[in-house]
Amino acid sequence: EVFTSMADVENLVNKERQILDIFRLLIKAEQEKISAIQNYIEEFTETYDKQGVDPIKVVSHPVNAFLLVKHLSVDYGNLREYLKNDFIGAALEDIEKIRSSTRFPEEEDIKGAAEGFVRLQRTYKISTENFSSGLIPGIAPARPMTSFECHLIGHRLALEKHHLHAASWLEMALKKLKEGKETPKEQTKEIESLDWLQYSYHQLGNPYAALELSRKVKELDPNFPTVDSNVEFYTNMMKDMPENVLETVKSQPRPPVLTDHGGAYEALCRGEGILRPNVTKQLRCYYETYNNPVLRAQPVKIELAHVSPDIFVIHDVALVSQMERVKEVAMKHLQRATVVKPGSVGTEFAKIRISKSAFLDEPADPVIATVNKRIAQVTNFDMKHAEHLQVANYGIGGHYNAHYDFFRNPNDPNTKQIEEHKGDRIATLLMYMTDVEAGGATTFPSINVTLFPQKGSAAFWYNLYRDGKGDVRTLHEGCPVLAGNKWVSNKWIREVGQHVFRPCALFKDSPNITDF
Ligand SMILES: O=C(O)CCC(=O)C(=O)O
Ligand SMILES: [Fe+2]
Repeated sequence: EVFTSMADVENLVNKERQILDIFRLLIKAEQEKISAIQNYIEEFTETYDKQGVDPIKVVSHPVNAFLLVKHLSVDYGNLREYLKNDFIGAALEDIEKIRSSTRFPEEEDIKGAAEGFVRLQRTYKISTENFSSGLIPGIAPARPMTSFECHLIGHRLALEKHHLHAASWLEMALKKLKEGKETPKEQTKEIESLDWLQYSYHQLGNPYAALELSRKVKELDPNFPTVDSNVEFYTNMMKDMPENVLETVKSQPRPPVLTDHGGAYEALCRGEGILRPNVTKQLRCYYETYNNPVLRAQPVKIELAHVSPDIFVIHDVALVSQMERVKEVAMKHLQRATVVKPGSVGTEFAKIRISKSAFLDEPADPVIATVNKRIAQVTNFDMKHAEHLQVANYGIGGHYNAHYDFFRNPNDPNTKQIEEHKGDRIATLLMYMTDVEAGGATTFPSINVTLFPQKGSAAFWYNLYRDGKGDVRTLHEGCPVLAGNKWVSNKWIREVGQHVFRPCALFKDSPNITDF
């Protein structure tokens, strides 16, 4: 869960800093202990181990005799008491205090990271070779991952049944091990990588590779659990295969080729969508005042990113200082994001939305009212019946699967939301509160639109047709964050009270779609 938001990651970095400080102090304290022992030794040797002098003679001097007594009684006594200080125990206790004040990453978080890696590799076409070398196009390189770190990812992916990527990462662990550039501490137990790898290849329908790897396992440790039965199993499996099938199996490449770069949705995240010419020719930028005298001096800058449905990008919605304040306030309220449960009432945690979010009402901080007012100004909608501002923060790999913002699905019990609130969500304003270093676009898969976050700008669109039906063309997705930190604010505007600004049509303008 640590990966769910960048705010958590930043917090962890600070905690880790505190832990390092404790360790630095510990090293200093332990070094002082060592020096005290050294002093004790030196004091004796300096007095009694003088070159060429008989120690018995030395002690025959009354002062030296006194010094010997003092050394063994007072000095040793002091040293003993000092050495009894358990600096290590105290340091570990302090560290545990820090750990218990925050949720620290656990095994489960390795899973989150591993699954995030797969998502990023698929969406942004990154090979395991490049990924594990810390090389991601367009951003500063990270330190290369070690064999052990690749093993951790591969092992986790095998457990989660992502066998193609698991095999790719485990092969990388073995390759790095073979290159032999690593310290023993960084090395995996080769046998573990081999054994998980044979399992993944088996799951991928490649008993040939599985057999080869199992034989290596047996070579390293003839008593390795289940290795004998595995060798037998794969041998028999291949015996039963028709010649041509066996040939295809044998010719499968190792490491496996990660050809799965997803489909059209992933391509859109990479910005590869192409708008139809009849759409592009209608796109434009313009200044808008809505005949509002306040805006005459400084009209709203609007970019039309798509027509029918219209997708607008509104620039300069909020000031940097306002956005920073909103994030600061939100930070205290962030919760792992939930989504509306399909087919039942209520919300649930779901993989499809990996971020943390919070609804902020106006009493939370004066900045919220300011931002709400500004949103009313730039959209010309009444905010009286809008939902509270929802602020969300995505971590690395964080994303939000394709969805609609409206509820009006006749089959969905959550339609109840419509009555409780003031109608359905007529429009969405999605404000970007950070520039995202790489990835993290908002895409509209039905209409081939990709919007890359621009700090202070907002996407704006109508979710409903004029006759009130949900517009399925507004399907949209938050692409995985590849690098950086993504903060957004959602303002969902409800139907009630908007008659003046976007009157209902007396005609039916939605197509006949009931199934979505
Ligand atoms: O983060 C994004 O780009 C999309 C977010 C979104 O669609 C939502 O929160 O409803
Ligand atoms: Fe949305």
